[in-house]
Amino acid sequence: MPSRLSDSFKAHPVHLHQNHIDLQSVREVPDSYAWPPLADHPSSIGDSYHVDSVPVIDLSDPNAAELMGHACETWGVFQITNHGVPMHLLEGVEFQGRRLFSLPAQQKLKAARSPDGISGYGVARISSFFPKHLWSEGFTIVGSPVEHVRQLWPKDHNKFCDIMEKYEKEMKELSARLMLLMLGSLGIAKEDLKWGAHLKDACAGLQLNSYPSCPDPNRAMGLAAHTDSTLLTVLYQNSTTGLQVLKDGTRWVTVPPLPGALVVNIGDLLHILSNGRYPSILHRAVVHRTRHRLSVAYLYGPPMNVQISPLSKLVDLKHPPLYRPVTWKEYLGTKAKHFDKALSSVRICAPRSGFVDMNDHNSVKVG
Ligand SMILES: C=C1C[C@]23C[C@@]1(O)CC[C@H]2[C@@]12CCC[C@@](C)(C(=O)O1)[C@H]2[C@@H]3C(=O)O
Ligand SMILES: O=C(O)CCC(=O)C(=O)O
Ligand SMILES: [Fe+2]
Repeated sequence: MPSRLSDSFKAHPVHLHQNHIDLQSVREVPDSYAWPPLADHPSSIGDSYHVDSVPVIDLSDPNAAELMGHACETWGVFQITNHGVPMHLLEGVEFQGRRLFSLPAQQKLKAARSPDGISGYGVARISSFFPKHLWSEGFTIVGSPVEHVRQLWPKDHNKFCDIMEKYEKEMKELSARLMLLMLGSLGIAKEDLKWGAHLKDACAGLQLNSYPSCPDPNRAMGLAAHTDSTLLTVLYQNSTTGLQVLKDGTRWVTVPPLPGALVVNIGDLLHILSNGRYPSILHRAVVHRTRHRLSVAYLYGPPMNVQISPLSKLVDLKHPPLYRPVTWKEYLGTKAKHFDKALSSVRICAPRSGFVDMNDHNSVKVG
């Protein structure tokens, strides 16, 4: 992704609190990290009434496109198996992530993200919207990570950079393939998309997330509830649970880690492109009492300056365009300013009466 995407944050620099507290060695949750108890919505774990779970789609299944369309409309998130990304690459990325986060705090801070920057080490940007700190740390890669990684390992940055580059290449191909399947199930062909020939020239980034084990996981928050700004996000999570999605605006459903599977979630830009047919899913990451959790999100967006608006084939008298055109660059700036109100700030048409707006998260207590 050209580094100019970072211009989106110039108007809203975030002077991030850096974790001088070493979360790995804390025995009690400090007050500045203590969130209200997490049971703000019932969780579906241990709830025998709700038996549905996030769909798992085998990409080698001849019905994969149809299953995906259904999963996109009803959930906005699904897991994929048989996706073709080699297991050794997933393990390699996890190994490098662990290697990075296990460095001493002072070393990691040498690669800190600048307040108006996009890449580097730090807490998630969204943390500035909450009164309490998040129980996590992250490393964002947009464009080449070499300069930041050189700060971490002055004599040995190649291995990390090579693996991340290979992973990004695989993810870009997979994301373009997923986009075609998802659009296909809306009756949209590559040719219907002005930038259809550029699906592989997408803007994208990698977000490595680390969630240390926590002495009181019910009072801490790994990553607060949010939607991604992307078209879609492909997430690798290690074997520790933590990712939850808000189903029907009422209950948190855990997305269980499945060996070798990847989680795909719809972001705000695909919600706009689909004229509201596919919801961008509200999700969060909770933490674990004894286990360290690691996740790697591939954030896939359109070429930076392409205008994203509801596809004309999905617009008619009954379905007027719900959103005005917006570029990813502009939308990231809007998100940096308005966070969970970003989507409604580009909305031009109210939902029809009786139509449940799955993306109206503003009535939902986030956290
Ligand atoms: C391209 C991007 C999407 C993202 C902001 C970023 O510039 C790089 C980090 C991404 C991330 C990952 C964690 C959650 C999130 C909301 C955040 O604070 O940083 C997303 C951003 C997003 O999707 O808006
Ligand atoms: O760690 C997770 O499971 C979620 C990460 C996430 O939502 C993100 O990086 O945007
Ligand atoms: Fe996310």
